[in-house]
Amino acid sequence: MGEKLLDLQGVSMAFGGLTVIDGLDLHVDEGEIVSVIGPNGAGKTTLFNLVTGVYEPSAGDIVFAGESIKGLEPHRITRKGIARTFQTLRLFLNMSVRENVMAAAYGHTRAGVFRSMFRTPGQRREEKEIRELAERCLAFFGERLMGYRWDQPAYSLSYANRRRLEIARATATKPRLLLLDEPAAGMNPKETQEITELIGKLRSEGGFTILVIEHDMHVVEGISDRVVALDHGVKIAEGSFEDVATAPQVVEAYLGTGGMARK
Ligand SMILES: Nc1ncnc2c1ncn2[C@@H]1O[C@H](COP(=O)(O)OP(=O)(O)OP(=O)(O)O)[C@@H](O)[C@H]1O
Repeated sequence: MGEKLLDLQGVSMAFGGLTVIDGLDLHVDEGEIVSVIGPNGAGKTTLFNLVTGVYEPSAGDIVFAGESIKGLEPHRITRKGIARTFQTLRLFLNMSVRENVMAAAYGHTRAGVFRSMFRTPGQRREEKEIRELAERCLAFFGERLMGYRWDQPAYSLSYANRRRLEIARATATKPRLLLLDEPAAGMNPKETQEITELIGKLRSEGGFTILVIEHDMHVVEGISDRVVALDHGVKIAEGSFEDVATAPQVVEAYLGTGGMARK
């Protein structure tokens, strides 16, 4: 494990009078997998929105690879090497599986969608490269997203495969840091086990550093080097899965919210 890749320093976020993130210090080291847990409304999604530039913090700083990214537009932050998936999927359902990944990669290249409409030899070469990049990203998912599926429309995929496609799209921007928002949501136990293994592989073979929001404690236990628990925008525990899952303040935060999800 290496240096801090992402470093939130005293970050706060308020909407009107409501403070949703309060003086949060959180870091992710290069090569690390960190999970963020917390009951509904704890501020987890807001944390992702802050890191990806959807919101600018009311206070504090966000440093990525040694450089402040606070206040940068989301597309600039993507270019710096941060990509995310969403809790509610953002796929182009009428486009093919391959095109979905290519579209994510295009947004990241110099060409952009507009220039790529003019089919000069240079553009054709670039399109070929992007197509190959998309196929490499999809091949990462092995038999779950096999080649015969690449020409099928995204709407033909199962829910679990749509989530895999969403991850493939995120990797197509060649990020250093992947933010995964509830990757196991809606999956059955077998798929949940697979996604746990996949997240490990994204780090070991893909070389990504990963920050993940996850409600399923089996997944959190299976993937995390370190767990950070939030409640009402405040970090209430941090450490190994065992330490955080059994910390009295974490247990208390989950009481009355249906407890922690174990499938
Ligand atoms: N744009 C916004 N304007 C006002 N309030 C907001 C906004 N975004 C989030 N909030 C509030 O911030 C709090 C934290 O929301 P957030 O979505 O970050 O929680 P979460 O931990 O991701 O919850 P969940 O597990 O339900 O997704 C909630 O009280 C929410 O209503």
